[in-house]
Amino acid sequence: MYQILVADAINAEGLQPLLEYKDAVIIEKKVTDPEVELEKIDALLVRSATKVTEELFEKMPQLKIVARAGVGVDNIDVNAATKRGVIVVNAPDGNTISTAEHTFAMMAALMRNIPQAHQSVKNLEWKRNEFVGNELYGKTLGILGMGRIGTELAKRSKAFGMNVQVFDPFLTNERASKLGVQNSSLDEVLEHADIITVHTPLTAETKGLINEKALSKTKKGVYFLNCARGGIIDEDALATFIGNGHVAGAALDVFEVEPPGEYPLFKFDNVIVTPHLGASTREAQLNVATQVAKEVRMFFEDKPVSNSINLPAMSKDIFERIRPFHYLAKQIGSTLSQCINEGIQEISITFSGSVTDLETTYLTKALLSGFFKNRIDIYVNEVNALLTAKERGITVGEKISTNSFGYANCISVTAKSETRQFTIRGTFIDHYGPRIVYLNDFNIDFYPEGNLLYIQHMDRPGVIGRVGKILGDHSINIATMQVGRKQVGGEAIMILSFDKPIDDIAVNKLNELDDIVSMNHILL
Ligand SMILES: NC(=O)C1=CN([C@@H]2O[C@H](COP(=O)(O)OP(=O)(O)OC[C@H]3O[C@@H](n4cnc5c(N)ncnc54)[C@H](O)[C@@H]3O)[C@@H](O)[C@H]2O)C=CC1
Ligand SMILES: O=C(O)CCC(=O)C(=O)O
Repeated sequence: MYQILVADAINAEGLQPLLEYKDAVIIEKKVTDPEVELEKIDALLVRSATKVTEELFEKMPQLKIVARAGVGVDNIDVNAATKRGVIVVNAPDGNTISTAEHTFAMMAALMRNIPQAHQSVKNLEWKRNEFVGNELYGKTLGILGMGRIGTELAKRSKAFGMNVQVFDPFLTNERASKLGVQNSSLDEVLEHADIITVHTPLTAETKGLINEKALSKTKKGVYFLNCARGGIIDEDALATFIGNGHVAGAALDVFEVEPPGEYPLFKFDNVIVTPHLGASTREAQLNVATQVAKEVRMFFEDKPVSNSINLPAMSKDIFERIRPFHYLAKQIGSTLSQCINEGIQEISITFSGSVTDLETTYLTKALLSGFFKNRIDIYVNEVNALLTAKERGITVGEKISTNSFGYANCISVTAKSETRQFTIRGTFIDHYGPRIVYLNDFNIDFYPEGNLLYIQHMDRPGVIGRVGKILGDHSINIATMQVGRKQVGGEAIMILSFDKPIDDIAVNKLNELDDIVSMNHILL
């Protein structure tokens, strides 16, 4: 039974896909609640209040997936998650419209002094001259960050007759002209805009994007909006420029620290604020909750997640095509690691035939996760496989080849240690399944699953019989047996499979046999 912790206020109706999931129990409590057994939690659902830090991951060794019911993942240490193989998903577009509408509402409120006028009337005043505002019509709106929210805001602002000038390093001129906005540099936006709004994520690059230097390039009388993340506009610098009258006003939905407590910007009447309400509509909350609940359920049902921050996105169709090779790659990796007993320095993977049409990097990661499964303690999956290899000094190479060794598809892997190299190849045969077809210079053919024994021996009369007898004497039933050799009387290999694990006494007896060179017990 999966334990799913819903740590922030997430729309209950949206959680329905998880509430209906019979393999999950939902716990709605804060991560700080002493009743929560953090060490047993498999999935964590949050909004922005819960900070998902390295220390929290440390307390949650079972955690497999963190879902952010919203866009910004700046409250989640994604690097720490990746390192631990924890998948991070978000709900990228469920709250776009709500946040764009909120930004627009803030802009209109700011330009027409609505909050101040509202308060004044409620204080039994009637100061019509004090609250004279400005039209939006004909003004230049500068948008920094033309992603989903920036784009929706631009559309609404154009409908109000505004000129829209934008800066986004990833925006092409073609897209800008389709949207009817002017694609500009940051400085051009700063110099020309009457109102500037930020819609970038908070990253090391965007922190302080609007600082003292940027503010000093703006027009006197400019207005600022921040409905993205506190810190993109430097709050101290903004306070200085509002205080000296250069900036005419600001509307803020987000703060560097939330809740902001005693806050220098609150003393200005021309600063209007909301408590991080951009996404707070019934519609957005239902959308984001449903999106993440579905994603978490898909993950536990072993289906592709579509909005992962640290995994490649894959459609259902592509996932179905890649699924058999994904399994094959994992089993190859696991077989490989259990066939070699020394430290590996290099793993080279070659894909050939029909598998090359698929996302081979994903298969490389799956293969590595299989490789590490039996070698190290930490949970390795496609998220942290490459990082884990790097941290352990293993060079990983991937290439495509036209030589598929006569198979319709082939994954060939060579692992190198200081002293030797070991090659293993596998293929997926339609209606037949995954097969290992080459092991350490021997052609062979076995199904990579279950309890296996890989025996290297000399090709001499009676060896196979003696192996069979010892196993029989220990009541161990051989399910399948494959042999491979290069020349008569030379080195040979055997792969035996069993219905249940074989005991150490039998293995030791087998090891004592003449003509047995080495033996590896493989559990797949
Ligand atoms: N106030 C609220 O309740 C909400 C706030 N947000 C915030 O809004 C942000 C944007 O959301 P979306 O539009 O959905 O994200 P998005 O990913 O669609 O758009 C972000 C855009 O910023 C651009 N960008 C990145 N670095 C930049 C830079 N240095 N200068 C200029 N542009 C840059 C990117 O190219 C991208 O086009 C989120 O990261 C989140 O922090 C999102 C939803 C609700
Ligand atoms: O959960 C919320 O309401 C905040 C939304 C937000 O900031 C985001 O989606 O990035």
